[in-house]
Amino acid sequence: MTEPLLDVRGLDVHLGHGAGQAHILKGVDLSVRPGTTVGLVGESGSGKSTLAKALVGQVRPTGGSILFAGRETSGLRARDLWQLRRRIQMVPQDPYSSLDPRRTIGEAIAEAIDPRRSSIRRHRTTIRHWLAQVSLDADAAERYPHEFSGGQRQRIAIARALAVEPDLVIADEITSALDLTTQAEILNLLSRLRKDLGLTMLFISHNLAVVRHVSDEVVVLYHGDVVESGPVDTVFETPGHGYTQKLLDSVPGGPGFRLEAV
Ligand SMILES: Nc1ncnc2c1ncn2[C@@H]1O[C@H](COP(=O)(O)OP(=O)(O)OP(=O)(O)O)[C@@H](O)[C@H]1O
Repeated sequence: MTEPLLDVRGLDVHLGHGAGQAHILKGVDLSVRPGTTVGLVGESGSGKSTLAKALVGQVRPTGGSILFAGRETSGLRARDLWQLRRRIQMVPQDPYSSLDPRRTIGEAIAEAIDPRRSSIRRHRTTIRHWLAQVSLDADAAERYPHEFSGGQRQRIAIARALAVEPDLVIADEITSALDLTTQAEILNLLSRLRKDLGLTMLFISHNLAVVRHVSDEVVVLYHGDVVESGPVDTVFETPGHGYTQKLLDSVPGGPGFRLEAV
């Protein structure tokens, strides 16, 4: 079997200080093989975003290891950390706040491609390429975020992350602010990009139906513990943990609900 691109073992994270300190991630194991998508699912507060932040070096683990491309990432020096952050691109939850309102879409993508030489002229072809990949016209590059709908902005955020050509994409609740039809559009787009580009992705969501749509495997997080993991169809059809069943029961439209039907 192929070596994982990301291999998290026994990861512990504590947050807060003194008496207010809380054990947020409790020995989390998770791995993502190249070209596959792992869905990370759990209710609000289960620790999903904390895990994402630990992966990109924004939160310091208190135990365990994070191997990325075979290399331990904890204790990296600033320069190596900067490089790691480029190789792992996060698509954020909120398309409204993740784009600078004063910058055109072209400027935002150019800056992601090369923060030191972020001229649109230099990167015009690349910007067009990535806009086309997310089904946006080339003239989107000259426009500002407020001119786009929520779904279009999330496409732009995806284009901006992919333009860096990362090894791993972390999508953190990227459809939760969108209506059902737009969610389905974004998920279909991700499915196509996974196929066409062979993306490797950690797809975080509290919604199991959404996770099923794009993931090969799923990891279920409950109060900072992994309670279940495995191929997505197995976990859906024969959930081994009561909490997974509860998440399935809480899917809007019932456990058999599929977004394709929208
Ligand atoms: N700085 C902090 N100090 C103490 N506790 C924190 C801190 N930041 C987050 N937490 C707690 O950590 C837990 C996990 O939060 P996290 O945001 O990772 O969960 P989540 O599963 O991503 O939830 P959501 O989907 O609501 O973002 C929560 O109980 C939260 O209150």
